[in-house]
Amino acid sequence: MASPLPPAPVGVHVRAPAKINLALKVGAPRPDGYHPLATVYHAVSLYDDVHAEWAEPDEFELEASGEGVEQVPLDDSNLALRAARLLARTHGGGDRLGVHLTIRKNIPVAGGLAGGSADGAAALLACATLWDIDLAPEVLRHLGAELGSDVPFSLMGGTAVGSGRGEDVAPALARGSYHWVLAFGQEGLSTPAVYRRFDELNPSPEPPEVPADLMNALRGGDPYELGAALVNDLQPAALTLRPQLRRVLDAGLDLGAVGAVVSGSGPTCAFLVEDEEDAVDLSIALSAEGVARKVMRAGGPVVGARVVG
Ligand SMILES: C[C@](O)(CO)[C@H](O)COP(=O)(O)OP(=O)(O)OC[C@H]1O[C@@H](n2ccc(N)nc2=O)[C@H](O)[C@@H]1O
Ligand SMILES: Nc1ncnc2c1ncn2[C@@H]1O[C@H](COP(=O)(O)OP(=O)(O)OP(=O)(O)O)[C@@H](O)[C@H]1O
Repeated sequence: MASPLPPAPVGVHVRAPAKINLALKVGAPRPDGYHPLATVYHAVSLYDDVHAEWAEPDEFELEASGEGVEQVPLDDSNLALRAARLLARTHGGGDRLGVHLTIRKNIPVAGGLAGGSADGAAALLACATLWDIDLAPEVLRHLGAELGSDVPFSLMGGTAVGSGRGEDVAPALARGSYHWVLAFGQEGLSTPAVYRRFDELNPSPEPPEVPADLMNALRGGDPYELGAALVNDLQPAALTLRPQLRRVLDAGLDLGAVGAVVSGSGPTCAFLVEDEEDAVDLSIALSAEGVARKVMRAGGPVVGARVVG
């Protein structure tokens, strides 16, 4: 007797990573209010998971659990729901599609780690897979850019140069893998508020350029060179809004990190260390200092949003 066919998949599971900005150079606001960026994104092994299952036609449902879930909006402003609706509207071919999305968060909300963008990217890929909509990666990234500036990178992953408002991404020539320790803040920081403070502190910034020393460090794969080249133009703005972050950065450097930087708009602080052993040591020592809500280890680069299983 022939063996029975495997059951049809009832859902799709996608995992998407957090990001750190190894470099974030910011220019003067454009007429549309966005800031021109020259950034180097780096995806790290801290992930949100999104499950997509069929729902009734035109039904778009969402539930969420995990880290910081009480701050995650469950209405139409959620980036995962927005992603599903955008895909259905633009590529649904007139079909009355529906989806039930479940987000499991590990990336802290408003942490400067692109957690919402990871969910948006994961939902785009999960829905495209569930609904059998075959899109080229660049088309998916183009859709992602409509959701937020960081979303195309959440789809791409790895280490990549971002330009425009951050949505224009291209893989960077980078060697090696890196060990990071992440220190989460007590409370999130609002990205628009940090950009506004940047404007106050920098009335006429230079046009942004990716720093040559950072690109050289990435080509060489040396953590010491990379540590010395980490740079974030938003860091002074984040520090004036959250002065206690100075103590966190200093503590990590005193305890042996080879580089320290506020990630994106903050308040997460990212510390680069030489190897896995140093990452364990630093995460234990930094936890004991009591300067951060939570301390975690992560590795990078990792791949962008991917279907799991
Ligand atoms: C700080 C970073 O995470 C660095 O990668 C990003 O620039 C933020 O990216 P994001 O959260 O995806 O941001 P978006 O959802 O596109 O925009 C949110 C808000 O951030 C500000 N914003 C964002 C990107 C940018 N290049 N200039 C800006 O001024 C704007 O006030 C905008 O209204
Ligand atoms: N799926 C989602 N998860 C978390 N926040 C979301 C989501 N969808 C929308 N939001 C909104 O986005 C805001 C920013 O959250 P997010 O976690 O993306 O910040 P972030 O990591 O600082 O972003 P970025 O690094 O891209 O600037 C939240 O305060 C919340 O109101």
